[in-house]
Amino acid sequence: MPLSTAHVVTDRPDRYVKQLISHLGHKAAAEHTGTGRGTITFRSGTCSLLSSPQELVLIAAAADLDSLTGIQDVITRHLLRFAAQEELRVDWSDPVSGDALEIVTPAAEDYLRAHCTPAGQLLTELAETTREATGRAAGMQIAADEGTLLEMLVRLSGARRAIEVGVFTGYSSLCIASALPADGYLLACDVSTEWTAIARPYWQRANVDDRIDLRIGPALDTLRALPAEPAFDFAFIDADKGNYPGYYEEIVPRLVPGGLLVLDNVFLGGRVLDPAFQGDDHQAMRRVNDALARDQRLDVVMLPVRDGVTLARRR
Ligand SMILES: C[S@@+](CC[C@H](N)C(=O)[O-])C[C@H]1O[C@@H](n2cnc3c(N)ncnc32)[C@H](O)[C@@H]1O
Repeated sequence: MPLSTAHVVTDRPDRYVKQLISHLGHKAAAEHTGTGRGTITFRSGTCSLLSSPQELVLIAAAADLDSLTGIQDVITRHLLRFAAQEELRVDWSDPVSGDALEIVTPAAEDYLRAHCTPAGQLLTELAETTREATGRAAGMQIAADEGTLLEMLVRLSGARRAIEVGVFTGYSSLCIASALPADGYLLACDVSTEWTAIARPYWQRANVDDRIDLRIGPALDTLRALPAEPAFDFAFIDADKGNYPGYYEEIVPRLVPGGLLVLDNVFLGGRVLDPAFQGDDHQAMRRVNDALARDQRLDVVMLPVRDGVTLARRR
């Protein structure tokens, strides 16, 4: 499905969001999805509206190029009509399909990666072992720069007690556990004994084995069995995408004030933006992304790191 965006420079983005929703709501399904945000759903596609300082961001998506042009025209015409007191420029980007969206241009991404602290010897060895032992599945492992980010976040947050959902061969567990203090605790959840068996010797060699409580079984069951009160400072979700909403619901109440929740793959390779992708995973990720952005218990920022990383801090 083709997508296109426009950044319209204006001092009144909120006002235009309200006007577009109220006016086009007579012809299409239009709703506010949060302060200064909304979505208009036409028969042939959607347009998301987002007010940010000094600009109105429009994201249009439609079934085909003709329909996309139609949506762009409707939105542009109405905006120009509402903007009697200022001269707006509405320049739409070239259409791109969701799964072809680069979160960062490749050259910039290479530069960013080349300027991060590299992974240490043990993590590099674990990544190599994972490739040899698991083949294509090794692509599930977080990359070195994301591992460095996790370590930094754990250290910055001063976390002592952490949860991880999605261990695989233990790379991210090793990053998190190494950054915890000596008496720290990481509850690590996964369903696979085979993959997590690769992790254990590496945890031992890093002397963090005694901090990691590996629970084999569906993570939702493990989380639901925990006491309901806030007792964790840090959580990382990187497992089956369809259960992200459930993981988020179980984890947030268990975070202490100031506790940090980190979610991986929130961009799903760009497919979250593209209504053509309606699989269970796509719908679940959109639900959790929308819920996080509205959640009054949290301060949230979505980062263009790898496949999208969201940080959510409990207020
Ligand atoms: C993307 S991998 C995790 C990668 C890991 N964070 C790393 O850095 O190597 C996803 C993991 O989630 C696990 N998983 C899938 N469904 C699960 C479930 N319902 N409960 C717990 N773990 C699950 C898989 O076994 C797999 O190891």
